[in-house]
Amino acid sequence: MGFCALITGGTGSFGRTMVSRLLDLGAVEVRVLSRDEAKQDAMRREIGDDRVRYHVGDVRDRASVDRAMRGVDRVFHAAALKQVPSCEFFPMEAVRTNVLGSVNVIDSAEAAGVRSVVMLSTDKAVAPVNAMGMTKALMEKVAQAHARDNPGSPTTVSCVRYGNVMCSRGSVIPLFIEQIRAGQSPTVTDPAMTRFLMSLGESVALVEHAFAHARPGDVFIRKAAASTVGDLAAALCQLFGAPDKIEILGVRHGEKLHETLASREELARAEDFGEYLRVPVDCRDLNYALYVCDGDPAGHPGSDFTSANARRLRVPEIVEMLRALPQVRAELSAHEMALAS
Ligand SMILES: O=c1ccn([C@@H]2O[C@H](COP(=O)(O)OP(=O)(O)O[C@H]3O[C@H](CO)[C@H](O)[C@H](O)[C@H]3O)[C@@H](O)[C@H]2O)c(=O)[nH]1
Repeated sequence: MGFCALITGGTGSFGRTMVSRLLDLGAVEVRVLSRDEAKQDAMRREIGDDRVRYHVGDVRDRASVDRAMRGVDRVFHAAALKQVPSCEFFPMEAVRTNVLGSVNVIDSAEAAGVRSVVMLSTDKAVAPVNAMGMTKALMEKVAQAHARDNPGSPTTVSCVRYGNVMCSRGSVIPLFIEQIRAGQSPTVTDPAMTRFLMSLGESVALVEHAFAHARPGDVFIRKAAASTVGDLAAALCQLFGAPDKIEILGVRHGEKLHETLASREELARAEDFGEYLRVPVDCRDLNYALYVCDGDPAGHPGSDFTSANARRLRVPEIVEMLRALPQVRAELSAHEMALAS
């Protein structure tokens, strides 16, 4: 059945892929709410579909969110400050966009009677060490509080939590490719550092799953595999026929050696859906005794789900994953043409 969807932050790589997917799923209208008119214009030309409408606005500004929200059935909330360094330097800017902006989106969706809101989170929100992760963790808490405080609400708010989306704008894979193509060695922070790797298609599939199955306050997690950054660099060198040589930079400020997609406390109450985990909201009410006095006798056995103990991708498998990415294929053929000429 036809529906109207809103994507906040819709001009990023994730947002764009989501727009196409929602159109395929039968959306009669997909609205993109974002700040940058130039990016919207570029996207309008690229997509060329009248069903996509562009709203210039900012999730920090409730009135601009309200205007885009009228008549919407589904919201995918991807607008965020997501660069680790900028959030470290300007933590209150991260609070304004990632926390208060998310509150605006939820309140606006509730007021407009939206059916489902899916919010984009990150593994950096689990036991966070940087401001980006901390504000995303608070965003998740805000979504869960909405579920607890509004049991009869027609608006279901849930979150999807990811690791690194391969080839997203500004991420390490395009950087390594640029370095290799320029004849330089990839600059690796720490070869043993690990990250969960996912393709855009896999990430979008999780959002679809959340739209179809979420209960209020759920967090959905994809059980992703992980690789070391050293192996990722080696796979790219192999793919581009470059010598397997790296330059070591050292771990950057605000960066973890391994990421965590689900804490052991969450795993203790998570449901396993095969490819996905569903972590339900803790629905204890404001009866503080339940928080303070009544512990869980079962405790929290086991360990966190981290990029160190996840299934480890080896170089040949990473090569195949990279080869399947359209951006990498385009770079590869450009590289081969440049070498041939
Ligand atoms: O020159 C570089 C840059 C990065 N890295 C390493 O490559 C890995 C990935 O780095 P990215 O910059 O691609 O990604 P981050 O893990 O730092 O963070 C990214 O992924 C997150 C999800 O976990 C969020 O989406 C975030 O916004 C986004 O920047 C990290 O281990 C990093 O240390 C290098 O080795 N060399």
